Amino acid sequence: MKRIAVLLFNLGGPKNPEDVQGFLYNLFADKNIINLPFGVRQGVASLISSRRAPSAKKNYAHMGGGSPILKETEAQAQALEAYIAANTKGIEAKVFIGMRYWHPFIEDTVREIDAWGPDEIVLLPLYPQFSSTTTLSSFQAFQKVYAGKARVTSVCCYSDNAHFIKAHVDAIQEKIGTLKQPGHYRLLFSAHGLPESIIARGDPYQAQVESCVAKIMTGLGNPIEHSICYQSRVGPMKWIGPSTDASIQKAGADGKSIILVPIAFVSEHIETLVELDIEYAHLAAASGVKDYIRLPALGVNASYIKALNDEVLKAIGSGDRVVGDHNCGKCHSFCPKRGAA
Ligand SMILES: C=CC1=C(C)c2cc3[nH]c(cc4nc(cc5[nH]c(cc1n2)c(C)c5CCC(=O)O)C(CCC(=O)O)=C4C)c(C)c3C=C
Ligand SMILES: [Fe+2]
Ligand SMILES: [Fe+2]
Repeated sequence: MKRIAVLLFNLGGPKNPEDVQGFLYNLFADKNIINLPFGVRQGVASLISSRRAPSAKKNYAHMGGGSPILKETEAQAQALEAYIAANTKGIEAKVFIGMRYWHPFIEDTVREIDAWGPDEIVLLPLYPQFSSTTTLSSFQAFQKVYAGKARVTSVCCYSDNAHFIKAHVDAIQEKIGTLKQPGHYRLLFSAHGLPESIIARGDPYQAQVESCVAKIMTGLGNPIEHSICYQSRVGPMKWIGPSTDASIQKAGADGKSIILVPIAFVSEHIETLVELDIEYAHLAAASGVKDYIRLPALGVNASYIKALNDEVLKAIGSGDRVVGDHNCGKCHSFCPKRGAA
């Protein structure tokens, strides 16, 4: 039996209030997040993380002081491992978790994978849309420490994967089916934002967000109006828009209720449970939005787990260094498919 290690990448989050500042430091010290020279970047990261920690701790306090992201990711890892075991003959797959900014760190998991001794490793980000700030950053953290001999294949992105699209179409359809007056609602697809400068450098994230929303709307048959917006802005730079807060206010002004769909997050954490469920729920009420419905992140949704399984199988069978459901290799400077065989 071929032994396949699947390494799920995610951001990670603090376990308790004492971890918050260290977690923020790791995030802001990443050159993919703040593009400053070594040394200067670490100084800036110290400053920002110490200034941001008190307000961030207050937000994490809404979730008991820490992030649920590891538990959520563990559930996804178990679901994927069970799905592969039940549906694929001839391979023994073990699913590992590597977080970018908090425990279990990618660097530590690489040692565990080495000890397990796989024939092949599949790097699978829990980010359907590729961004240099998330997926590329995780690939680089892996490459920095991996010195083993197993073949490594990276899944670049899978926002166009048919099972991923179906997961969203089904969840939205089910919700719309419960509404008395669906025409009174607007679908808001909310994704984590990025500074405009990162998109200008060639990051395909926004294009992939837009492309998968178009596919979801086609799958739904365009039953109600929709728009795309970007949340979680940090710092003074100009970020891509429209912002989720402005889009909520606009829906209120237009007399529309809201079905909010997290389109770039696949688990529950501070950005969904606090920003969307507390801050934006208040904003919606204050903006005259009659009904504000937030759909859950996909989590262990059966179609989403199928999408992950699909990507693993494509990776194993491909013989490619990078696999992904898109053609951005030719047009986006960050795409790891560039120069790939
Ligand atoms: C699509 C996923 C994500 C992208 C793209 C992304 C970019 C990005 N994030 C920050 C700054 C912060 N992000 C924070 C939390 C956070 N971010 C993501 C995902 C993406 N980030 C997740 C899943 C989480 C939750 C982590 C958890 O606790 O479970 C935070 C911490 C929270 C806060 O203080 O607001 C920061 C800071 C930047 C600057 C950025 C792109 C440049
Ligand atoms: Fe973030
Ligand atoms: Fe790509």
